[in-house]
Amino acid sequence: MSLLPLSQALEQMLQELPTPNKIEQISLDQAANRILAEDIFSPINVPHFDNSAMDGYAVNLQNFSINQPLTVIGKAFAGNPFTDEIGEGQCVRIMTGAAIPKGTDAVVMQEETSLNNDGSVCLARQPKHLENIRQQGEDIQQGQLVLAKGSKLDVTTLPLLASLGIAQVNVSPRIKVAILSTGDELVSVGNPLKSGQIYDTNRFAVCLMLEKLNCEITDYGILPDDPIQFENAFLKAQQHAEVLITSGGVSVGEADFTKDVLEKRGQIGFWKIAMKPGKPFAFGQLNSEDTDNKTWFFGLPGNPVSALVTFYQLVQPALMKLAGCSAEKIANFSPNLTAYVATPLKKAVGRQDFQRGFYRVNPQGELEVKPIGNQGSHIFSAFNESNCFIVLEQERGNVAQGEKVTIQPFNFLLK
Ligand SMILES: Nc1nc2c(c(=O)[nH]1)N[C@H]1C(S)=C(S)[C@@H](COP(=O)(O)OP(=O)(O)OC[C@H]3O[C@@H](n4cnc5c(N)ncnc54)[C@H](O)[C@@H]3O)O[C@H]1N2
Ligand code: MOO
Repeated sequence: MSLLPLSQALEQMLQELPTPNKIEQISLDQAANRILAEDIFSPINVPHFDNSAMDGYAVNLQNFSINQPLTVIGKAFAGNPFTDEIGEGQCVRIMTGAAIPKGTDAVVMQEETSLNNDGSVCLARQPKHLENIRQQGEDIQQGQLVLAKGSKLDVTTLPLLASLGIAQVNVSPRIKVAILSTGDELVSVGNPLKSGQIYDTNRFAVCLMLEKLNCEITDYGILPDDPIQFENAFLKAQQHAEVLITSGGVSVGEADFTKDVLEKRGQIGFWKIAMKPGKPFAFGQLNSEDTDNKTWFFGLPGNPVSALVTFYQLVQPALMKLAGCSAEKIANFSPNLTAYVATPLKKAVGRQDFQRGFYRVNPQGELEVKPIGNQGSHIFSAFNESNCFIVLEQERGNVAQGEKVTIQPFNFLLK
């Protein structure tokens, strides 16, 4: 079977996966990391009213001359406005955030005034019209689109909604994901290792990344290399999960039956991608009577680096689509930059490489990247000192020092 280019795999997968068909209404304080399921239009102007940007004096430019001392007739505080009229030769003491008193059209900052013994104030210079006034609606106009459907609710967006007084939002439901690892050799952390056994790192990594993506996780644990148990896990996932993610057993060895079970209990979307690491990655769906509630399948390769790279490059955008993220956010889940390579890179033609690297701005002010550690798909430790993927095109061969390459800085999922 020929290998599918990653770009085609992504295109096919994102086309097949649906956007959410359910909506939940929740309060703002429960909405962190959820995906907005509606457009939000501002119910108010922000700022809500004209207010002062400085501590100083509010004046009416029409009713005094610059050399004339001004009589201070009152005070305006944030939350405690001055409500009287202002007359000829008068001004109002005003604090930052206080509403601009009626009839005034500039605020002179305190440092540009002098206070006379009789309590009157002299200005150091002629103020400009609307100086130091933050105008109503200057940030957001009432009725304006503030956040589009598909936006993530986070530290940059939730306080914005709070500033508009929005207490409830419609969001997409969290995705229900079942996970498991397969392999007779696998042992959960916390247990001693017997001969030939290794610790299950993949389920641990997958769980952490799913938590960051705010999924609802059901952990089926470790399954032995037994196709019957694997099939049973499929049947269970079909009932309870929207997504099943497995690791291991997707290659062609005698204990690798993921593909066969997927063929029997569902449909393969694609299997085997022209990427390194991650070649045997499998995507498909489990059989279901209910066409509105399908369970999607992602089979990660067993090698830990391959599992992590395929989750990042394929499962991450897939879950974003299922969660209702906008197409633009999905396309830019991990934007590319260009950097010079500081040391030569080994690369075989035929697969798109995702090497682990460290990028920095060099003393010449350019982006520069170097590979980290051994690039084998069993060398997990190299992730620790890496901060990006070095993305090398499928048809590219070895890369010489000083050549330009694409890099993908790790996003929040890994660091
Ligand atoms: N004849 C071929 N052999 C292999 C090919 C191939 O094309 N032809 N592809 C290789 C590639 S590339 C990869 S990647 C692996 C993937 O194989 P599987 O997905 O079937 O994974 P396993 O064979 O079950 O395990 C591979 C490796 O990873 C270790 N492993 C498995 N699960 C975990 C886990 N949860 N935590 C930590 N480590 C795990 C396992 O012990 C093996 O060492 O196949 C190549 N072979
Ligand atoms: O493609 Mo495999 O995932 O390199 O070891």
